[in-house]
Amino acid sequence: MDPVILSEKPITSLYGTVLAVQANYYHVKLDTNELEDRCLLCTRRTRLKKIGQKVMVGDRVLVTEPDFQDGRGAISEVLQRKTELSRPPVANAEQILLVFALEEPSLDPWQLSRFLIKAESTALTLCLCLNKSDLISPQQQQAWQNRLNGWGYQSIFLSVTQDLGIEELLSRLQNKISILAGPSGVGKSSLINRLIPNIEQRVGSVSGKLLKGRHTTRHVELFDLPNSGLIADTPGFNQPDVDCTPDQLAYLFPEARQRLSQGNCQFNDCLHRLEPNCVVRGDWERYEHYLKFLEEAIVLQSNVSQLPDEETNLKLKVKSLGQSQYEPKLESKKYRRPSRKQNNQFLQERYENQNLRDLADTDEDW
Ligand SMILES: Nc1nc2c(ncn2[C@@H]2O[C@H](COP(=O)(O)OP(=O)(O)OP(=O)(O)O)[C@@H](O)[C@H]2O)c(=O)[nH]1
Ligand SMILES: [Zn+2]
Repeated sequence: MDPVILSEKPITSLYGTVLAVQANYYHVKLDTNELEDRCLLCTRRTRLKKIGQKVMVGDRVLVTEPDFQDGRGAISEVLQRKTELSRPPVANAEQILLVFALEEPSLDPWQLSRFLIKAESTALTLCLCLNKSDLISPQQQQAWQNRLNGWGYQSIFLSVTQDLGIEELLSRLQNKISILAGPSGVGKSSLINRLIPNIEQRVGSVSGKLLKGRHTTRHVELFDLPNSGLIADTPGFNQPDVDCTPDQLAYLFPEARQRLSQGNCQFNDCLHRLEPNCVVRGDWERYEHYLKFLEEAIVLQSNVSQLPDEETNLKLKVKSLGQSQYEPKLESKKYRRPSRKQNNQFLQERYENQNLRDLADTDEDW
């Protein structure tokens, strides 16, 4: 194949980012700005298959023998991943874009807390957006802002319909891979449509070659933002599981982390309930959320530990109060009770076990 000449230099290989994967094909967006059609449909080199090197959405890859006429290429190398989520399966994501609505549906602090602790458990940066600010008064907005600051979160107030806060959000999304998450009806699709001009056409153009369209398939796909960011749109969901161990839970609350950074509880295995000389228990708004989620984490752990060995590939999924069911357990490592030392390393270790499973619909593959 003749190399393509661009800027007088023949191109034999290029770096790019995998936007979508289906079967044995990879849709790769090339780094260069000089090419009009910057996406190539690529296969994976046999050498990579032989060494078992998988290619994920979000991977940085080297594409050899680009054929711009046919829009094809071959991936010959996968660069080291900075992060790796299993559900949704995305490499190199840096940020979770968590979207809630202030009204319609009205903001439920418990549900928000649940999403927040799930997002915290991934160790990715969190960008919290509160949409439909047009439906509340400036005073109500200020009250929410103060309340969430007390939880340890700065939030961006948006109104997709009134075009408020979009520029601020775009600057937070620049040059990063972000994962969009949030409950149903909060305006995620409206936001994506606002952020990415002509998205339906783009989805259509990708679909023809590779995919069936983002709402009908179970794949994860990265969308190109106008400012060099990429965003993965996850399907809506209801209630994420609390699937950390009881010891780890406090580290998923900024308020508790702050207290633990300033002092120590008397007991190494303090769960911050009624233990004497506990530095976490106290007068902070979400302490009651902590206690409730702790109960869930304890139920989960005790149910899993009561199972005979051959059954421990199941996990208990708490549906609602008093209701539960077992499901295949995917990451047994999570259910070992960590030592105090391990516990202290927890924040760091979150990177190794990132999991956004519950940000997806329960009937999704991932
Ligand atoms: N008032 C107001 N309504 C909005 C705003 N953004 C979105 N909506 C409306 O909220 C409704 C839900 O918006 P969607 O974009 O479908 O929400 P979604 O989060 O994608 O919902 P799912 O597809 O169920 O996950 C629609 O009727 C939108 O028009 C906003 O900023 N203000
Ligand atoms: Zn304590």
